[in-house]
Amino acid sequence: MPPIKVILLACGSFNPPTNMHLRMFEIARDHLHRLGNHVVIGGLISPVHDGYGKKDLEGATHRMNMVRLALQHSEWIKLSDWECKQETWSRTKQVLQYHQNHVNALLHPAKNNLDKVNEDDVHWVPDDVRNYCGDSVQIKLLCGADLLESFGTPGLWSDDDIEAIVGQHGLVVITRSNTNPNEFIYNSDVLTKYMSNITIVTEWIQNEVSSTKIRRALRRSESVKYLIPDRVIDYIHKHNLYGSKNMHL
Ligand SMILES: Nc1ncnc2c1ncn2[C@@H]1O[C@H](COP(=O)(O)OP(=O)(O)OP(=O)(O)O)[C@@H](O)[C@H]1O
Ligand SMILES: NC(=O)c1ccc[n+]([C@@H]2O[C@H](COP(=O)(O)O)[C@@H](O)[C@H]2O)c1
Ligand SMILES: [Zn+2]
Repeated sequence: MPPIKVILLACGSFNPPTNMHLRMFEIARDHLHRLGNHVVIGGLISPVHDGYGKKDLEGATHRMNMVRLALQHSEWIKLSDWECKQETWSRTKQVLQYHQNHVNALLHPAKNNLDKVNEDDVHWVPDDVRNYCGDSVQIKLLCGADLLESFGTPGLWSDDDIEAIVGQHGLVVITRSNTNPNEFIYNSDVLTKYMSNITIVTEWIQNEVSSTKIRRALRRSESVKYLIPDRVIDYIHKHNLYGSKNMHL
């Protein structure tokens, strides 16, 4: 069987983006390539809409700018600004579907019922996606195990959405300390049903950096160097984000 072509899409706040957000993509790609049944042709970061309303969520423009800076040295991961540009918050299933539909439309222009794809809307598409014309490319959700485990938070995700995300797209889950994704899957009927669509990737070089800890350090004027990209630190400083006025670089 030829390998499945995959685009990894990570959803989240990226408030601010950390080195670990970028590492997730590298770890996932290495793992999928080693398994031999997938080829990763691109990666996407989709920052959440301001309407998500999470505590201390910086505005979307700043978060997108920081992601762009963080990705300056990546040859294969891109920012998707679609989610931030919508009127309101979009459920993750909708985010995955939007990207999948547009990739499908580019790969199979004739049989697709989308109106002609507007090039301005698809600058997130990997550069070489058109090389796969006529083929299929799967958008998969890339996440940390804490996001997977949030599927169990009452009222946060609908059962239908979970089934569509896992059944129609698939998950690549990076382990995180204090999580047990295998046990979480075992405890869920729907996740067990679609287990073949879930790849768990063990992060052996653990790094518990999180945006919350970065914001805390910035608030306290502590250094965050080597935890997030230098260009993102400069940006935060320049725009006085996260109460970082006296931060030393
Ligand atoms: N250290 C990490 N290990 C594994 N996955 C991570 C890590 N940090 C972030 N992620 C994953 O990155 C994605 C985006 O997460 P998010 O923007 O919430 O980052 P975060 O560092 O968890 O921020 P916050 O502390 O604000 O929740 C999620 O899927 C999350 O699980
Ligand atoms: N029902 C849903 O689709 C649903 C529910 C909760 C969070 N999410 C997404 O998960 C991500 C969570 O990000 P945080 O971990 O930063 O809160 C966001 O991208 C958010 O949109 C989706
Ligand atoms: Zn988080």
